[in-house]
Amino acid sequence: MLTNCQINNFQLTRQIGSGAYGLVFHAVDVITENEYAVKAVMKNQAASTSASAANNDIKKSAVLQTQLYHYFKSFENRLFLPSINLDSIRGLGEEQLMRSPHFREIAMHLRVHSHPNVVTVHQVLESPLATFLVMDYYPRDLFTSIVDDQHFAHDGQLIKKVFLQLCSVLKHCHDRGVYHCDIKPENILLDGDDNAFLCDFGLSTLSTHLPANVCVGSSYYMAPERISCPTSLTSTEDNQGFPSASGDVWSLGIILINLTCIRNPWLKAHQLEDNTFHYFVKDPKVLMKILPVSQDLYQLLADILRLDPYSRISLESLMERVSACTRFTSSGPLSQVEALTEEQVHEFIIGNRGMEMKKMLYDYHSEDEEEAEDVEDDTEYSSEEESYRQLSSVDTTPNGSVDVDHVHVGVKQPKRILPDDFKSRYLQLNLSTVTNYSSQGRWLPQY
Ligand SMILES: Nc1ncnc2c1ncn2[C@@H]1O[C@H](COP(=O)(O)OP(=O)(O)OP(=O)(O)O)[C@@H](O)[C@H]1O
Repeated sequence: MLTNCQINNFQLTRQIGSGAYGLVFHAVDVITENEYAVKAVMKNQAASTSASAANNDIKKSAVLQTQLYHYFKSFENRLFLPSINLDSIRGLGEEQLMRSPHFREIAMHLRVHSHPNVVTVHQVLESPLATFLVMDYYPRDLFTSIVDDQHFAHDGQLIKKVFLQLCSVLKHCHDRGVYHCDIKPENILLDGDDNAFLCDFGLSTLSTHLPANVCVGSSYYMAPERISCPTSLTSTEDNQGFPSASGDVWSLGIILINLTCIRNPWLKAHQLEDNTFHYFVKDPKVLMKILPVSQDLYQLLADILRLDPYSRISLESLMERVSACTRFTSSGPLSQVEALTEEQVHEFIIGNRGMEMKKMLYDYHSEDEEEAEDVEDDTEYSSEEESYRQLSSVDTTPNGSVDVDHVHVGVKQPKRILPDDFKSRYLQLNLSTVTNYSSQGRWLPQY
């Protein structure tokens, strides 16, 4: 019902996803005709993290749809919104994020954004109802690709490529203190060359430890200490809980089973409520009875899916073992897989080269590379394009209002031609938008 709505130069064409606080749309840039995904992250969020809240989430997303529908309608289906400087969001501290929780997901995403396997964010557009995240559009997600397309069923090298990329991006997140907490195939997108891209940082946290039974994530992929912590397990001495990083590693183990067996081992890692998991806890070898896994893969899975989060395999070892694995299944096309050479591993994990390229393209300075700040922009722009370009990047203050006095030159845009009608309306409205939004906390378009 929100098709034919437009935000700045992005024409929404169809809805492609929905969650508790957000709706995701496919969009086309009316100027360049490039495709994008636009995620509306709603403001006024109340905390809800568990998979058991799924029904509630469906209701919430219907409410969001209706709110957005009326919002667009009141502006004749065309919104003209200021964009927020990405660095200013990434730099928001814990206290500021508590005051503006809708920025948390975006801030987490931007903190790890320099990795080539994180979904690329182009712009963040601000409105009183929702913040809109403009991202690259990827046509497939890993779930559809595994289950509907059976894309990995015959190709062990492809499984290794995607899995190694996932390990690499997760390691990058953990090294920067970001723990995703919702690793599942639906949150992994694929491009035309089968490169994997991590999205949806909505449940991610900076906490190195999470309390037992915290229930964060999606049931199939959630580690046992988050659902039904065995009494035999003790958390850290000061009782801070269990390491968040190990929870992400557990989810990766389930994804490895998805990729190789096109199955989930259990509905949830709860010993009392799930029989299969109950038997697995008694004897992990049950995995070889219920899944077509080889001895090699079984041994690897046993090291990933350890009940004790402290003894789970590290991401580095996991990458080495997957690269070296020569049999994923006991029979069939995945029963013989070639071990990867160092060159192949390097090729699969785009690595530092990819990160540098991404930084150069989008000119984001990462937390440890401040010198990127001084990169000179030598592109020639017409005066109108220059004002358009500067307006497309406006600072936000910690309380979420827009700071018009502090205008940054943002993402380096290729030189492009703006249609006359579009240009005049856009520039004018954007100016008034910013002024009115800043002074009154409400956006008043002027036609
Ligand atoms: N950049 C993108 N390109 C293509 N599809 C996308 C993109 N981002 C998200 N999607 C699709 O939209 C779905 C929902 O996105 P996302 O997980 O970010 O939203 P969410 O509101 O947090 O949803 P949930 O609560 O189900 O996790 C994804 O599973 C994916 O299918």
